[in-house]
Amino acid sequence: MTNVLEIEQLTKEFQRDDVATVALRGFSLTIERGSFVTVLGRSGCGKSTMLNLLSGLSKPTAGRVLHNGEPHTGPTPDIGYLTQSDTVMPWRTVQRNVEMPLEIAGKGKEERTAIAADLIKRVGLAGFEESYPRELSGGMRRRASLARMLASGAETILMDEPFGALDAQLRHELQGELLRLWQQSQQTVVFVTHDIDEALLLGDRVVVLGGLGRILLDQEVDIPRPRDPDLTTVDPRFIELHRTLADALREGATGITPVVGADSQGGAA
Ligand SMILES: Nc1ncnc2c1ncn2[C@@H]1O[C@H](COP(=O)(O)OP(=O)(O)OP(=O)(O)O)[C@@H](O)[C@H]1O
Repeated sequence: MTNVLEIEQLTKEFQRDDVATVALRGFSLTIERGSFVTVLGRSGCGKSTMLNLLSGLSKPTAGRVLHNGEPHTGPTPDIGYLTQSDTVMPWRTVQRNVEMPLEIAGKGKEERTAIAADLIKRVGLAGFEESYPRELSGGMRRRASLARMLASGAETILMDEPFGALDAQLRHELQGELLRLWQQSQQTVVFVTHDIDEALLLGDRVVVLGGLGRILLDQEVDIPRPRDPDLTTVDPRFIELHRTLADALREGATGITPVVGADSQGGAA
């Protein structure tokens, strides 16, 4: 398999006045085409900062990201990004929100309508096609954002805790739909989560991050698919991997705080 993303020594430092905050330091990772990689880490360890850099929305202080072998210099339609905040347009209905990337891609009305209707159904929003975002719950807006991002058909998808705010039942349904869509496509997914079970249910591989994006563990998930969410607490391999990931997270709990200082290059403050 070839690598779709090559992340080389990424460092991100935020500067305000004389104070620099380091959120990510020397982060390197390669991601194979067509794989599903989950990134697990505690709050503040730099996961969103890393996704922002991979998407091209944010520029690194040092290091670079190669997408299909090319250094990427800004956002590109080849990379879809579902951020933590809602990205739906308040003035468009759900249907017209989901159709938006298809409009941009120049698809005809009939094709747009069909693709959007299918995705809206898959994310459990059938019947809400003509609703505006203000008429939806937070979780429904999140699902509309997800459908819109999937409609873009981007070859690489970045997702920042997309199901965190949903109830357990809906989360399992959407995890299943996402896996079905991924298995039918050649897409590569980088999926950030706090949740160990979610990381294990979805990932071919789980990358556990500690403070400043330090990689604590890069674990292959050798559990055959489909993986049953009801087995996470009974299947011996699930339990074993869960323990391994929990141990890694615990080990990395120190040093989550970003480095802040006038000169941030010198190590932990
Ligand atoms: N724009 C910014 N300016 C200054 N510091 C920032 C900025 N964005 C992030 N940081 C710092 O970088 C650290 C990492 O933030 P980031 O949002 O990447 O963490 P995270 O792992 O995604 O957290 P969470 O799981 O809570 O979303 C944070 O502790 C924060 O202090």
